[in-house]
Amino acid sequence: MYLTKPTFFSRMNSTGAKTTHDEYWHPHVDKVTYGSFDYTSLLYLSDYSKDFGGGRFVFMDADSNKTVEPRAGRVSFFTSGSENLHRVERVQWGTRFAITISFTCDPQHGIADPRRSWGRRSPAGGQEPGAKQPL
Ligand SMILES: O=C(O)CCC(=O)C(=O)O
Ligand SMILES: [Fe+2]
Repeated sequence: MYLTKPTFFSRMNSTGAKTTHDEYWHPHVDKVTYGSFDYTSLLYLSDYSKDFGGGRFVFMDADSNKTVEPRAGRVSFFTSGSENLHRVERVQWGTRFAITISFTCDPQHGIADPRRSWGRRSPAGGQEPGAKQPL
């Protein structure tokens, strides 16, 4: 498995979206939206009902929805295909922060492993900085 892009930081509040890309509340499948995703992980950085209202993550299932309440430090990890259609409720008040980190099984979509490119000198004979490494 490889890291892929985009990895991004999101800040959501109740003000209107500037572009359709900002409209996080639409139901979607990450593999369709982002192309390279096979697994999506979300790290939440603020708390539902304390830092913001609305903004819960909703898995949309035919029989019943399942809802994740963001909480600082909570991680959600799921496969990015049509089995995990989802949306985010519109934020009613406050600000919601999260980081999305995504993974692919396709080496062609992999990005450089950050462990090997963040200013560390590689030892003599070591791996090239930025070389792709399977996790
Ligand atoms: O922030 C979240 O809880 C999910 C956002 C999302 O679904 C996405 O960016 O694809
Ligand atoms: Fe998504």
